[in-house]
Amino acid sequence: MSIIEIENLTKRYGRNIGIEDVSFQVEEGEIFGFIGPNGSGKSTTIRTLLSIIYPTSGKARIFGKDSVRYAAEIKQDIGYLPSEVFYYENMKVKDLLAYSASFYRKDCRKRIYELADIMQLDLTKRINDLSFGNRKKVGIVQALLHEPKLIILDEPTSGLDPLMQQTFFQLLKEDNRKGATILLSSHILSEVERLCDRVAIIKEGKVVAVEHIKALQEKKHKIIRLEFNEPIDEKILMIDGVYNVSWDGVKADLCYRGDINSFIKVMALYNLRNIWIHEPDLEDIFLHYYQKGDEG
Ligand SMILES: Nc1ncnc2c1ncn2[C@@H]1O[C@H](COP(=O)(O)OP(=O)(O)OP(=O)(O)O)[C@@H](O)[C@H]1O
Repeated sequence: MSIIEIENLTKRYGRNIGIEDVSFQVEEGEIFGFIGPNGSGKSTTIRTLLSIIYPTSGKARIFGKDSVRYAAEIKQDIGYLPSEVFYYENMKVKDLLAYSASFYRKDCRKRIYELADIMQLDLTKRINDLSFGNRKKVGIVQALLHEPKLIILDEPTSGLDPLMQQTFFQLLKEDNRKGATILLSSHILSEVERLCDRVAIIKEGKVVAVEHIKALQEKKHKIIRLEFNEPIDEKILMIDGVYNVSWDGVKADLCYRGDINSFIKVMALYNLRNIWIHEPDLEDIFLHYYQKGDEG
């Protein structure tokens, strides 16, 4: 069953296009990534989906219900973390969370303490004494405290240190294992790769691809630099999947798409001084796979 169905959603801000004709579905139990560079329309899509802003055209359904008409009812079962969080500065964290919990028809106290413990959040502090990262944690606890069926997170990891990001991802995996569906936006591909089953890729307001992470990884090329201890014949680089070679006898820069083991096995036959392997970043993937003139 689709938990989220987005159909031809368009949002214009006056003359500016926020998003255009965005369509994708998120199935029950999925961790779905929504990825694209800054300003590509991730927040606009999410905010339109949640009826925080209204679409210019198109529609969305959540839990099979129209997202505008049934907005209030649907929100009982959604946890949402906005990309930027604003709070009443003078409030204590625990009072703020109790206030958030009061909107839901269930007792959330136990879960608030559990989440604060996992995220190492001090509930007794005042909001204005918290760092940016700790404010983000408040937003995370706020989003998860009612154990929602659908969790929507807009750039959730900005401000969290790497260890805390890991803790947070574990927490999300656990909630997902218990049945929650998750939609998570990010501009960092590696982050989405670690967590998600499928991704929608958005660029300049349009969804350019919806892919299983595995398929995306198979399409991804690596950027490789080789340095040999002695001059080598360029022919050794005639390997399936190698392209864009630049070669000076002892050094080569190239792109490789395929199983890295096959490549390394060939290179191990030669006297290598060094090898550097880079993962392309998101922009690079767009350039290589989603533009005309793509080589494969
Ligand atoms: N309130 C607004 N008024 C006018 N234009 C807006 C408004 N909000 C967003 N936009 C424009 O819509 C486009 C999409 O912005 P959006 O914030 O949805 O992107 P994003 O992918 O979430 O980016 P980021 O990661 O930087 O938050 C951008 O061109 C942005 O300038």
